Amino acid sequence: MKFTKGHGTGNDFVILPDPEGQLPLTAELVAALCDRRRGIGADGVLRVVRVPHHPEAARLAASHAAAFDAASSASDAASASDTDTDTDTDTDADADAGTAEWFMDYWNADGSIAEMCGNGVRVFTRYLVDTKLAEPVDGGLPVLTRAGMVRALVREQDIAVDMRSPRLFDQGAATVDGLTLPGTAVDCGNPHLVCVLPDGVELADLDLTRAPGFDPALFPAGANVEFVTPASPVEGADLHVRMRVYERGSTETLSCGSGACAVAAVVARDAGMTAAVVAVDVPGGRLTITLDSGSCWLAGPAVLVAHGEIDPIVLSD
Ligand SMILES: N[C@@H](CCC[C@H](N)C(=O)O)C(=O)O
Repeated sequence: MKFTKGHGTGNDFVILPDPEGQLPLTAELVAALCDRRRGIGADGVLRVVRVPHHPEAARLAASHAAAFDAASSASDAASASDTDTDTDTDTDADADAGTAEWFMDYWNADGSIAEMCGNGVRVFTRYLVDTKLAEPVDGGLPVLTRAGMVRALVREQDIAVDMRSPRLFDQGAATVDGLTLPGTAVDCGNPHLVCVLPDGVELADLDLTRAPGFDPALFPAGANVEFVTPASPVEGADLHVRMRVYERGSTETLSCGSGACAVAAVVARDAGMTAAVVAVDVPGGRLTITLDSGSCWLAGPAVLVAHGEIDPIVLSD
């Protein structure tokens, strides 16, 4: 089985090329590949598969295309006085889902499946471009994920992806080491709980060797939990924070792209801003999030570090 290892600000992935969708990928195999002592080691797996060759992706693309057709007919029937720009934006993205060639089949290190992985999309795009499986048009490339289609932009220094606007949907709390830390629930395609630390609680002191607690009624499918603290101003950003994250289906990781977007949305709201550039320092580096009313661009480095081959049989020893 061929693989590539890559990372985005230290959030690392085993990339499995499977254009025709023939790899018998299971939760057990993913967990074995991600094992840092007995396998290759990673926070997750990115299977690279063409949309028509992955049944779930093909269904997603078809239903998004159908939804787009229905929405277009409805809006044709309605008058030109429709000013619901949010719906228009979603509909455009859904329409593009039908045209993305590649599906990012993302799996967490424990073998569970997640809807979205922001750093994953950036590393996935790096892989497609470097291996010439895809050529960006004007720097841009559509990628289908379980959370819908996203657009990646290949730039000189980094890869950016428009994650679309995070949705802040409730208030909650995380518990760490007996501390209860209030937070905001955010939907970035996948679930997040963003806790801005109160005065007197140091980011570095949090024990994230175990999963933080949260209200399962708020997050029936689990949550990624981010902890945030303000940092001193940096050039080029309106807001600057530091973040640590405990990822659902993994452990504490060095970075989480969707988590950084969730954090940016929360700190921008707290600052009373609807558009902002937010620098988010994670243990693995810096991510820059550019938010406005209709988009959320996540930017940072995306690096491929090794290519190899592994016999899955040795993983069961
Ligand atoms: N590290 C990722 C998020 C990966 C998925 C997450 N663990 C989940 O289960 O939702 C990112 O960069 O967004």
